[in-house]
Amino acid sequence: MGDVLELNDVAVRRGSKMILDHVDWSVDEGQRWVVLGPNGAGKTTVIQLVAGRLHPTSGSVSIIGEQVGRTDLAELRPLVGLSSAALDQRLPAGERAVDVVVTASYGITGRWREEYEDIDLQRAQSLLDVFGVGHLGGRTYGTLSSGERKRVQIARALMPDPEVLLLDEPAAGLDLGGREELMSALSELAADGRSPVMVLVTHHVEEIPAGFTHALLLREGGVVAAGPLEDVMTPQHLSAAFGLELEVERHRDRYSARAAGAAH
Ligand SMILES: Nc1ncnc2c1ncn2[C@@H]1O[C@H](COP(=O)(O)OP(=O)(O)OP(=O)(O)O)[C@@H](O)[C@H]1O
Repeated sequence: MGDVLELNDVAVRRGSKMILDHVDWSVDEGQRWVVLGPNGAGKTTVIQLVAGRLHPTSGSVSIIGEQVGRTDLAELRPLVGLSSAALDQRLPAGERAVDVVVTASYGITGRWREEYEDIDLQRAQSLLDVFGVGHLGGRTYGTLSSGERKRVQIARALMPDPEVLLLDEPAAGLDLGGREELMSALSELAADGRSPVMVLVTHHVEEIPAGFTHALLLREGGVVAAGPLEDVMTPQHLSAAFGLELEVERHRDRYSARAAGAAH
Protein backbone atom coordinates (compact mmCIF):
# COMPACT_ATOMS: atom_id res chain seq x y z
CA MET A 1 0.00 0.00 0.00
CA GLY A 2 1.27 3.50 -0.88
CA ASP A 3 2.36 5.41 2.20
CA VAL A 4 1.65 8.78 0.70
CA LEU A 5 -1.10 8.52 -1.94
CA GLU A 6 -3.38 5.59 -2.71
CA LEU A 7 -6.24 5.25 -5.20
CA ASN A 8 -8.21 2.00 -5.09
CA ASP A 9 -10.62 1.21 -7.94
CA VAL A 10 -11.52 4.88 -8.25
CA ALA A 11 -14.26 6.17 -10.53
CA VAL A 12 -15.36 9.75 -11.09
CA ARG A 13 -18.60 10.36 -12.98
CA ARG A 14 -19.90 13.67 -14.31
CA GLY A 15 -23.46 13.33 -15.60
CA SER A 16 -23.45 10.24 -17.79
CA LYS A 17 -19.70 10.44 -18.48
CA MET A 18 -17.12 8.40 -16.57
CA ILE A 19 -14.14 10.75 -16.34
CA LEU A 20 -12.10 8.12 -14.45
CA ASP A 21 -12.87 4.42 -14.16
CA HIS A 22 -11.14 1.53 -12.33
CA VAL A 23 -8.09 3.64 -11.46
CA ASP A 24 -5.56 2.10 -9.05
CA TRP A 25 -2.46 4.09 -8.15
CA SER A 26 -0.01 3.96 -5.29
CA VAL A 27 2.68 6.51 -4.43
CA ASP A 28 5.39 5.94 -1.83
CA GLU A 29 7.76 8.15 0.11
CA GLY A 30 10.61 9.64 -1.94
CA GLN A 31 9.02 9.02 -5.35
CA ARG A 32 8.70 11.63 -8.11
CA TRP A 33 5.81 10.87 -10.49
CA VAL A 34 4.80 12.26 -13.83
CA VAL A 35 1.15 11.88 -14.90
CA LEU A 36 1.11 11.75 -18.67
CA GLY A 37 -1.64 11.42 -21.26
CA PRO A 38 -3.51 13.18 -24.08
CA ASN A 39 -6.10 15.95 -23.66
CA GLY A 40 -9.12 14.80 -21.70
CA ALA A 41 -7.41 11.66 -20.34
CA GLY A 42 -8.30 12.59 -16.74
CA LYS A 43 -4.95 13.92 -15.49
CA THR A 44 -6.31 17.04 -13.80
CA THR A 45 -9.11 14.99 -12.25
CA VAL A 46 -6.53 12.65 -10.67
CA ILE A 47 -4.67 15.68 -9.30
CA GLN A 48 -7.89 17.15 -7.88
CA LEU A 49 -8.54 13.84 -6.09
CA VAL A 50 -5.11 13.63 -4.50
CA ALA A 51 -5.17 17.33 -3.65
CA GLY A 52 -8.27 16.65 -1.54
CA ARG A 53 -10.33 18.95 -3.77
CA LEU A 54 -12.64 16.28 -5.17
CA HIS A 55 -14.39 13.17 -3.84
CA PRO A 56 -14.44 10.01 -5.97
CA THR A 57 -17.85 8.78 -7.13
CA SER A 58 -16.74 5.29 -6.04
CA GLY A 59 -13.58 3.62 -4.79
CA SER A 60 -11.25 5.09 -2.21
CA VAL A 61 -8.59 7.81 -2.14
CA SER A 62 -6.09 8.11 0.73
CA ILE A 63 -3.74 11.02 1.32
CA ILE A 64 -0.98 10.33 3.90
CA GLY A 65 -3.00 7.42 5.24
CA GLU A 66 -6.20 9.46 5.67
CA GLN A 67 -9.14 8.38 3.55
CA VAL A 68 -10.92 11.15 1.65
CA GLY A 69 -14.53 11.17 2.82
CA ARG A 70 -13.66 9.99 6.34
CA THR A 71 -11.39 12.93 7.15
CA ASP A 72 -12.14 16.64 6.91
CA LEU A 73 -10.72 17.79 3.56
CA ALA A 74 -9.71 21.10 5.18
CA GLU A 75 -7.30 19.14 7.42
CA LEU A 76 -5.77 17.24 4.50
CA ARG A 77 -5.21 20.21 2.22
CA PRO A 78 -2.22 21.77 4.05
CA LEU A 79 -0.39 18.45 3.58
CA VAL A 80 -0.56 18.93 -0.16
CA GLY A 81 0.96 21.85 -2.10
CA LEU A 82 -0.78 22.46 -5.43
CA SER A 83 0.21 24.62 -8.37
CA SER A 84 -2.33 24.78 -11.21
CA ALA A 85 -3.73 27.20 -13.78
CA ALA A 86 -7.04 27.38 -11.87
CA LEU A 87 -5.22 28.45 -8.71
CA ASP A 88 -3.17 31.00 -10.63
CA GLN A 89 -6.36 32.80 -11.66
CA ARG A 90 -7.30 33.26 -8.01
CA LEU A 91 -4.02 34.95 -7.05
CA PRO A 92 -4.42 38.72 -6.74
CA ALA A 93 -2.60 40.61 -9.51
CA GLY A 94 -1.93 43.58 -7.22
CA GLU A 95 -0.15 41.60 -4.51
CA ARG A 96 3.62 41.45 -4.14
CA ALA A 97 5.18 38.14 -5.20
CA VAL A 98 6.54 37.54 -1.69
CA ASP A 99 3.02 37.97 -0.26
CA VAL A 100 1.61 35.54 -2.84
CA VAL A 101 4.02 32.99 -1.36
CA VAL A 102 3.65 33.84 2.33
CA THR A 103 -0.17 33.74 2.32
CA ALA A 104 0.07 30.01 1.56
CA SER A 105 1.09 29.38 5.20
CA TYR A 106 -2.36 30.54 6.15
CA GLY A 107 -4.12 28.67 3.32
CA ILE A 108 -5.44 31.88 1.81
CA THR A 109 -5.03 33.89 -1.39
CA GLY A 110 -4.76 37.63 -0.85
CA ARG A 111 -3.06 39.33 2.05
CA TRP A 112 -5.52 40.90 4.43
CA ARG A 113 -4.76 41.99 7.97
CA GLU A 114 -2.61 39.09 9.13
CA GLU A 115 0.70 39.78 10.75
CA TYR A 116 3.39 37.52 9.41
CA GLU A 117 6.31 36.29 11.41
CA ASP A 118 9.74 37.31 10.14
CA ILE A 119 10.58 33.65 9.87
CA ASP A 120 7.70 33.13 7.39
CA LEU A 121 8.78 36.10 5.28
CA GLN A 122 12.36 34.79 5.27
CA ARG A 123 11.16 31.36 4.18
CA ALA A 124 9.03 32.88 1.39
CA GLN A 125 12.02 34.91 0.19
CA SER A 126 14.36 31.92 0.26
CA LEU A 127 11.87 29.82 -1.74
CA LEU A 128 11.70 32.60 -4.33
CA ASP A 129 15.52 32.55 -4.38
CA VAL A 130 15.57 28.76 -4.97
CA PHE A 131 13.45 29.26 -8.08
CA GLY A 132 15.55 32.17 -9.34
CA VAL A 133 12.91 34.85 -8.78
CA GLY A 134 14.15 36.22 -5.44
CA HIS A 135 14.79 39.62 -7.01
CA LEU A 136 11.11 39.85 -7.97
CA GLY A 137 9.72 39.48 -4.42
CA GLY A 138 8.68 43.14 -4.26
CA ARG A 139 7.05 43.23 -7.71
CA THR A 140 3.29 42.82 -8.04
CA TYR A 141 2.20 39.39 -9.28
CA GLY A 142 0.26 40.82 -12.23
CA THR A 143 3.43 42.38 -13.67
CA LEU A 144 5.36 39.09 -13.81
CA SER A 145 5.83 37.06 -17.01
CA SER A 146 4.11 33.68 -17.20
CA GLY A 147 7.42 31.89 -16.55
CA GLU A 148 8.10 34.05 -13.50
CA ARG A 149 4.56 33.43 -12.23
CA LYS A 150 4.95 29.66 -12.56
CA ARG A 151 8.03 29.81 -10.36
CA VAL A 152 6.27 32.00 -7.79
CA GLN A 153 3.37 29.49 -7.78
CA ILE A 154 5.71 26.58 -7.06
CA ALA A 155 7.38 28.56 -4.26
CA ARG A 156 3.86 29.21 -2.89
CA ALA A 157 2.96 25.52 -3.09
CA LEU A 158 6.11 24.65 -1.09
CA MET A 159 5.60 27.36 1.54
CA PRO A 160 3.59 25.27 4.07
CA ASP A 161 6.25 22.50 3.85
CA PRO A 162 3.79 19.98 2.38
CA GLU A 163 4.18 16.19 2.29
CA VAL A 164 3.22 16.18 -1.39
CA LEU A 165 3.85 18.73 -4.16
CA LEU A 166 1.37 18.59 -7.08
CA LEU A 167 2.26 20.50 -10.25
CA ASP A 168 -0.45 20.58 -12.92
CA GLU A 169 1.23 21.46 -16.24
CA PRO A 170 3.92 23.72 -14.76
CA ALA A 171 5.63 24.24 -18.13
CA ALA A 172 2.48 25.08 -20.16
CA GLY A 173 2.84 28.35 -22.04
CA LEU A 174 6.55 28.80 -21.31
CA ASP A 175 9.07 29.57 -24.03
CA LEU A 176 12.02 27.23 -24.54
CA GLY A 177 14.33 29.11 -22.16
CA GLY A 178 11.63 29.40 -19.49
CA ARG A 179 10.80 25.72 -19.81
CA GLU A 180 14.41 24.61 -19.52
CA GLU A 181 15.03 26.86 -16.48
CA LEU A 182 11.96 25.43 -14.81
CA MET A 183 13.00 21.86 -15.70
CA SER A 184 16.37 22.39 -14.11
CA ALA A 185 14.85 23.91 -10.92
CA LEU A 186 12.47 20.93 -10.70
CA SER A 187 15.33 18.47 -11.28
CA GLU A 188 17.21 20.00 -8.38
CA LEU A 189 14.13 19.79 -6.20
CA ALA A 190 13.60 16.16 -7.27
CA ALA A 191 17.19 15.27 -6.36
CA ASP A 192 16.90 16.76 -2.85
CA GLY A 193 15.98 14.04 -0.37
CA ARG A 194 14.27 16.62 1.87
CA SER A 195 11.77 17.51 -0.88
CA PRO A 196 8.20 16.28 -0.64
CA VAL A 197 6.82 13.55 -2.88
CA MET A 198 6.31 15.19 -6.28
CA VAL A 199 3.61 14.61 -8.90
CA LEU A 200 3.79 16.53 -12.17
CA VAL A 201 1.14 16.55 -14.92
CA THR A 202 2.08 17.05 -18.54
CA HIS A 203 1.11 16.12 -22.13
CA HIS A 204 4.71 16.21 -23.29
CA VAL A 205 7.43 13.64 -22.62
CA GLU A 206 9.96 16.46 -23.19
CA GLU A 207 8.63 18.11 -20.01
CA ILE A 208 9.62 15.31 -17.64
CA PRO A 209 12.42 16.77 -15.49
CA ALA A 210 15.54 14.69 -14.98
CA GLY A 211 15.37 12.88 -11.65
CA PHE A 212 11.69 11.90 -11.91
CA THR A 213 11.30 8.23 -11.04
CA HIS A 214 7.81 6.99 -11.99
CA ALA A 215 5.03 7.57 -14.52
CA LEU A 216 1.25 7.13 -14.57
CA LEU A 217 0.02 6.93 -18.15
CA LEU A 218 -3.68 7.68 -18.71
CA ARG A 219 -6.06 7.46 -21.64
CA GLU A 220 -9.82 8.11 -21.61
CA GLY A 221 -10.07 7.88 -17.85
CA GLY A 222 -8.17 4.60 -17.49
CA VAL A 223 -4.61 3.59 -16.63
CA VAL A 224 -2.52 2.44 -19.61
CA ALA A 225 0.59 1.81 -17.49
CA ALA A 226 2.03 2.83 -14.13
CA GLY A 227 5.41 2.22 -12.53
CA PRO A 228 9.12 3.07 -12.83
CA LEU A 229 9.74 5.58 -15.63
CA GLU A 230 11.89 3.28 -17.77
CA ASP A 231 9.20 0.55 -17.71
CA VAL A 232 6.38 2.91 -18.64
CA MET A 233 8.10 5.11 -21.25
CA THR A 234 8.14 2.49 -24.00
CA PRO A 235 6.92 3.11 -27.57
CA GLN A 236 4.17 0.49 -26.96
CA HIS A 237 2.73 2.18 -23.87
CA LEU A 238 3.04 5.73 -25.21
CA SER A 239 1.53 4.76 -28.57
CA ALA A 240 -1.41 3.15 -26.76
CA ALA A 241 -1.92 6.22 -24.58
CA PHE A 242 -1.71 8.82 -27.34
CA GLY A 243 -3.46 6.74 -30.03
CA LEU A 244 -0.72 6.92 -32.65
CA GLU A 245 2.45 5.02 -33.34
CA LEU A 246 5.31 6.77 -31.57
CA GLU A 247 9.07 6.45 -31.41
CA VAL A 248 10.56 7.31 -28.05
CA GLU A 249 14.13 8.32 -27.32
CA ARG A 250 16.00 8.90 -24.12
CA HIS A 251 18.97 11.23 -24.12
CA ARG A 252 20.77 11.41 -20.78
CA ASP A 253 17.88 11.82 -18.35
CA ARG A 254 15.34 13.39 -20.74
CA TYR A 255 12.81 11.88 -23.15
CA SER A 256 11.53 12.87 -26.56
CA ALA A 257 8.85 11.33 -28.78
CA ARG A 258 7.75 11.64 -32.41
CA ALA A 259 5.37 9.88 -34.78
CA ALA A 260 6.93 6.65 -36.07
CA GLY A 261 8.23 7.02 -39.61
CA ALA A 262 8.36 10.83 -39.40
CA ALA A 263 11.26 12.32 -41.37
CA HIS A 264 14.44 12.38 -39.27
N1 LIG B 1 -17.45 19.08 -14.54
C1 LIG B 1 -17.34 18.32 -15.65
N2 LIG B 1 -18.44 17.94 -16.34
C2 LIG B 1 -18.32 17.16 -17.45
N3 LIG B 1 -17.16 16.72 -17.94
C3 LIG B 1 -16.05 17.07 -17.29
C4 LIG B 1 -16.06 17.88 -16.11
N4 LIG B 1 -14.78 18.05 -15.70
C5 LIG B 1 -14.01 17.37 -16.57
N5 LIG B 1 -14.77 16.80 -17.54
C6 LIG B 1 -14.29 15.97 -18.66
O1 LIG B 1 -13.51 14.93 -18.10
C7 LIG B 1 -12.46 14.58 -18.98
C8 LIG B 1 -11.14 14.59 -18.21
O2 LIG B 1 -10.84 15.92 -17.82
P1 LIG B 1 -9.43 16.33 -17.19
O3 LIG B 1 -9.41 17.82 -17.08
O4 LIG B 1 -9.20 15.54 -15.96
O5 LIG B 1 -8.45 15.82 -18.33
P2 LIG B 1 -6.91 16.18 -18.60
O6 LIG B 1 -6.24 14.90 -18.91
O7 LIG B 1 -6.36 16.99 -17.48
O8 LIG B 1 -7.06 17.05 -19.91
P3 LIG B 1 -6.14 18.24 -20.51
O9 LIG B 1 -4.85 17.61 -20.87
O10 LIG B 1 -6.91 18.65 -21.73
O11 LIG B 1 -6.04 19.32 -19.48
C9 LIG B 1 -12.51 15.56 -20.14
O12 LIG B 1 -13.15 14.93 -21.23
C10 LIG B 1 -13.37 16.70 -19.60
O13 LIG B 1 -14.09 17.33 -20.64
